[in-house]
Amino acid sequence: MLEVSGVGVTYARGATTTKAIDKLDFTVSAGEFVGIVGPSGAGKTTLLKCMSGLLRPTSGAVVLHGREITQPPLEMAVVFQDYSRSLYPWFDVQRNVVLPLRHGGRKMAKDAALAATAEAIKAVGLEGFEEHHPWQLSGGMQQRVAIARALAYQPEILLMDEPFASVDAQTRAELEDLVLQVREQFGITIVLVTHDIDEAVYMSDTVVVLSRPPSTVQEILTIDLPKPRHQATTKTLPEYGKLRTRVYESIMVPDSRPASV
Ligand SMILES: Nc1ncnc2c1ncn2[C@@H]1O[C@H](COP(=O)(O)OP(=O)(O)OP(=O)(O)O)[C@@H](O)[C@H]1O
Repeated sequence: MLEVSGVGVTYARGATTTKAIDKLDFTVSAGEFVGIVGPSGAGKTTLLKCMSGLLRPTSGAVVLHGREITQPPLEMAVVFQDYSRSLYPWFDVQRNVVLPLRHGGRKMAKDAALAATAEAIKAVGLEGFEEHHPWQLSGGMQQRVAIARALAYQPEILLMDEPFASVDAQTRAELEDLVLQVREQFGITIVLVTHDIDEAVYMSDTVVVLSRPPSTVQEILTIDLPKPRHQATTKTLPEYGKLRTRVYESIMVPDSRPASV
């Protein structure tokens, strides 16, 4: 469904170039939850920008349903880490969710947009907060608004870049479970970039491990833990421990390439 095919990215700034991604190949199937992990600076955010059509790869292509992505596709929504910059501070929760539906690529009719907004706000547990402004909400609640906005858009694919990195540990666990639950409810394909190995193993069907930069795919691991996942029980399974050790070792593997590469 979504193919990352020979994707490479080299950033150029004046005479200086940085090869962030060497060459990446992997696929995402319909309905799959793919976690992307790797060492710091491995190009995870760069990869997600290419997958969302915000950045054209220097080489290779990202292909959705057989068509190369050259601009943000209507089928996708993106949730970033920094909710404080992704919400409009002067609009309340309801308007933050509904506006992109009316005025973004979808251009939904008013009634349909309001119905999708109400459903998404309910799905993330923010009923009753429709008229609150972002500054009246906790960090975790603001990120729920950002997730609601992405859900209301009814995307086929949801891309998430470190979406829980700015919230406390308990809220993080709650938001992880919220995303797993809405994924079931709405049948969305999800790609999650995270630096958190536990999170990647807990949430994903497949974990793609990137190597040190300029990155290639180090390893692709199938996470065959039972579903639904549960914060307490899943994380005590011996298989969970083995998988997280495996991902950790894969990330930590020394770079055998010559230093000049
Ligand atoms: N706009 C840019 N211009 C130049 N270099 C960039 C740009 N964006 C990223 N880079 C470089 O590309 C490399 C990969 O960055 P990227 O943010 O994609 O990695 P990451 O894996 O998401 O990092 P982290 O885990 O630290 O968040 C880094 O060396 C970074 O400095």
